Amino acid sequence: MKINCRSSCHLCPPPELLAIVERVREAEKSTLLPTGDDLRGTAIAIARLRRIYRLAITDLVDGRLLDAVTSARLTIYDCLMIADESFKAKDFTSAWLWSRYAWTATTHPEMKAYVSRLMAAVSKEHDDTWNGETDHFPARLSEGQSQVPHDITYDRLCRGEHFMSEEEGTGLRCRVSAMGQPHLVLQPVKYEQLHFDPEMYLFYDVLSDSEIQAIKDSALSKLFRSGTLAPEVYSDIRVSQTAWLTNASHPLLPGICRRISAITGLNVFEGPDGSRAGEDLQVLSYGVGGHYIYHVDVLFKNLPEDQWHETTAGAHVIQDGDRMATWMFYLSDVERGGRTAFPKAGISVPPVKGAAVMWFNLKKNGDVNPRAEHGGCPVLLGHKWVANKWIREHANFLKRPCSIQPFE
Ligand SMILES: O=C(O)CCC(=O)C(=O)O
Ligand SMILES: [Fe+2]
Repeated sequence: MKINCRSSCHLCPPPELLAIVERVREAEKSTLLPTGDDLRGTAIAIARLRRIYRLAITDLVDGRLLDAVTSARLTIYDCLMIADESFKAKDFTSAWLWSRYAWTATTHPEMKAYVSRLMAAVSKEHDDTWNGETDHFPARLSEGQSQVPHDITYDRLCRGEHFMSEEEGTGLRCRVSAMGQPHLVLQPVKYEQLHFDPEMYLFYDVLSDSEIQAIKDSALSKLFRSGTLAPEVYSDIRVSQTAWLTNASHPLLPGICRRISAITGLNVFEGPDGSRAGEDLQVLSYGVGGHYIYHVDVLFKNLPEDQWHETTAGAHVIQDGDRMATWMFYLSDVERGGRTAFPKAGISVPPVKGAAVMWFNLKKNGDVNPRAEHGGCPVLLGHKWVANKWIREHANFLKRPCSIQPFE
């Protein structure tokens, strides 16, 4: 039997409602409205913020972020969505904590029954896959339901803890120096060496506010969602926006490059593919929850040599050599969060507007230094801007010669 709903059913939506639905559908076609994927990403990002910064769910629900109070609020449905998305992402610890919160926060019998079922499913999956590793609770949930989740070095570094031994810190110094460069004599550079392995420095006041504004203004219209690899792959491991600026994008950029060269003693100028010393400036913008999980900034040397040609970035990438060093400007302060953390070196660097951190990704013998692994911790409050200048290997082989120690 066929029913003509329009003409016979008194439950049919009135035309005004259909018109609204149509308008929402139209609006959805443009990218202005958040998509289901955005919502899912937000839920995962909130779970990550809680885990890394050890926030109490009750504080998050009331908009308290460490010592900052915001007007943001989470409803019980939001908490359930975070639990559900964490469950789907196999983050059983988060799924358990958020669903347990939802269970205690609701008095509604049907809701309580629903959350109980979710908690039972989460607990079972957690215990079935339990192997004592850090993405699980320290024991099975059947052995105790009020456990304190594992805490990993990376998360602790993001919270500002440091893990360098006394020996590793010995000999690290702050300096004010013209770096042997005549044009830095009138404005010497203030810098501190942060680590010997990897060799790492923090340079203060290397960009003025007007230069920072010029870089951000040039980047704004070019920003797109950051990916990893080429062709770009989007995922939760990197949440930010990227813009690439050539030296021709703004009249101030060549001078900024000359400054990096003078300070580092390295060649950082862009050149034609196959003989480039420095890549275009990569500007990154992170909103709340934005982050980049730890990685080493190399393009192909993390692969065995017989697979180098498989790098999707093209043959000229290998001709230029890998990313010997990273120079990263901080274009903003960040109210809470957003440190750059080096889990193997045991150090993290807070963003300081106008400063730049620089480290070597390769050892002097050309091998990747795994201790250069680093990540951008999630932004908890504020907005983080950075700009990377990657310095390539081959144009600099005489500037940073091999050591006589084969392991260096
Ligand atoms: O944002 C940061 O602190 C780190 C960014 C980073 O590691 C990168 O862009 O490769
Ligand atoms: Fe990086």
